Amino acid sequence: MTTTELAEARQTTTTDAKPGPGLAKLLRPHLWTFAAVVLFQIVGAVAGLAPLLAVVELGRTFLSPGPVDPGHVWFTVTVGAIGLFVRLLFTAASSGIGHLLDDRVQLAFRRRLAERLGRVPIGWFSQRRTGELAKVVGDDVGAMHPFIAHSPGELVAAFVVPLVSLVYLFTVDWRLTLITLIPVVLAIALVPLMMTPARLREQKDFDSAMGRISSSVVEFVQGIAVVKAFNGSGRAHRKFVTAVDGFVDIFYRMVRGLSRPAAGMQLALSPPFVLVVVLTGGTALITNGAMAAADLLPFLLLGLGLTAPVAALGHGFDELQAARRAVGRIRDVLGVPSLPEPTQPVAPRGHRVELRDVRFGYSDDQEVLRGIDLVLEPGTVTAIVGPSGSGKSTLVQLLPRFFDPTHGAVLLGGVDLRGLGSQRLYRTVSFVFQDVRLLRASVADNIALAVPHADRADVERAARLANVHDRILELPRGYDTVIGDEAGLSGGEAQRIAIARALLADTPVLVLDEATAFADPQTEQAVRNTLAEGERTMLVIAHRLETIVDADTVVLLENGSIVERGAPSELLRREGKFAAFWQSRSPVLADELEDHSAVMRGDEPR
Ligand SMILES: Nc1ncnc2c1ncn2[C@@H]1O[C@H](COP(=O)(O)OP(=O)(O)OP(=O)(O)O)[C@@H](O)[C@H]1O
Repeated sequence: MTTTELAEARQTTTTDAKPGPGLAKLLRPHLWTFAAVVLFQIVGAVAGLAPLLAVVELGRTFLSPGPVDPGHVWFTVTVGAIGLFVRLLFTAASSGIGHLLDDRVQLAFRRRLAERLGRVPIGWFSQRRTGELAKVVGDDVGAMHPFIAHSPGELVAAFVVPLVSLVYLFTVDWRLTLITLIPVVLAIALVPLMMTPARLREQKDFDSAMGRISSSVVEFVQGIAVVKAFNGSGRAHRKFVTAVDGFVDIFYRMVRGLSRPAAGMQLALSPPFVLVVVLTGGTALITNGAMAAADLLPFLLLGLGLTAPVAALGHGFDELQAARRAVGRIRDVLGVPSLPEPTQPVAPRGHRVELRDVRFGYSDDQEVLRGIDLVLEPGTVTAIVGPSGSGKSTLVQLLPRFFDPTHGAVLLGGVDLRGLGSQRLYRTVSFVFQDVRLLRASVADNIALAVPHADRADVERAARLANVHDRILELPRGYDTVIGDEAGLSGGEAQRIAIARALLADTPVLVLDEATAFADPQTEQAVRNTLAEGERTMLVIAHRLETIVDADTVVLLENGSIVERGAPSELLRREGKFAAFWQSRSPVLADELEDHSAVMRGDEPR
């Protein structure tokens, strides 16, 4: 591929590195349904006031001096009954639609997350804890439930009902209405005292103290085996105790600071205080002849409800905050840049793999691969060796496109992997890495992951080659056993399943990490023989003598650069860096290798 073609291939790709969409955008397709939920709640809440107002009206009618008008009484009763019916109907409808909407929104969120997670670089997952992602897709999306299904109802009820009551009370007596509002005003006046810089600082300290406790618990649980084995439980436990002690101090400080305004608020909003205020004001007005005694009744019945919005604000605020934090985390995941997919995939010509001046770093400030040029010819085995941390795993992970290089390109059959399309890529390249992941599915499905329509005979053949067939037959339901549910497998067995998977996929390019892939000598030999067949291009992180000797090319990686490359025997003869590296790693193996190479060259054995 020429440089122009490469540039074109890049231009045809669709990148998406924008931050995730906001809550409003995510909810936009459901806006009308959400509006219906709120509207039905408003109608229900207002209608729900009718029975209450009817009782008040009846009280005023019966307590007023003079004859009672039966027509007015029947009208009031009918309006109250209709109001009750409408309230039941509309709140039920609102709640039903709200829950359906909640299901739809959660499904839409999870689909978007799944779609995004399907497009982020595979390597991104290895940098994250599985629990963290499970929390976003499960708990955080679930945190939408109260926000969508309950908050509209609760907030509408908390605000609309007092508002309508207030209007009604104003029509009865505006002076007593203002007096009835005194507790609400007092409570609201105390709110700023709970939001002073000192209080906000304490809230922040509280959050971090909670975080410290969680991480000390997680650390302790995750490392429990090591801690116990090395008798360090005292030290690990001490960390937890220190975190808890710190939390207790901060919590006391926070509670002390909040207690006065909070208690003041509770007192102001408490029914006895509201009743005292209404009764005192009402009595004064009645004794002065400014108000009829019967008019006190609506204030006693409805006055208590006026404090509801302030109390609801407290509860709703917590839920809203939780939903906001959850949406923030969901947005972060939706905002992860996806792997660019070509709009028009280009077909590779052959299976020659080429790395051209490849540079890569997990972060901007540290380069792990520094200008790798490497060609893997079809039908050859290339062994990568090098000290720990030299970048071997990073290099091989670029072939199945776990990450894209930050500079340069990886080409397959002359096509930049970015222009190839993931479907084609995974049909061409398979891999067995250290981190073997099996799905919670049957053994057969796990092996046939890349070839879903493979018949059982093929699956079994791959399992036999990977030396795991007999072990599978020992499982409760053989090849149909669900891994994780019905049986657990050892690390070595899981690796052999992964090898069977790669053998069945039978891709022309195979990348593997030998340290774990060749779990035992029999598997090693079987796999080695099978892989040697055909025109397969192989890239192996090599740890063993046999692999290095059998490889067509050995590449020595040091600090992210190739420092030596060539046929193994030639490299040893050169007595350069590779020979020194191998000598330092294992003098015995180096001698063996020397003998082996001598035999290959036809020299006399030593
Ligand atoms: N997911 C990651 N995030 C950040 N840094 C990483 C990640 N994986 C590896 N590194 C860093 O990149 C460098 C190269 O690591 P890599 O695993 O590729 O080396 P390696 O030669 O395969 O080592 P080993 O033989 O010990 O497996 C190291 O400094 C390592 O700390």
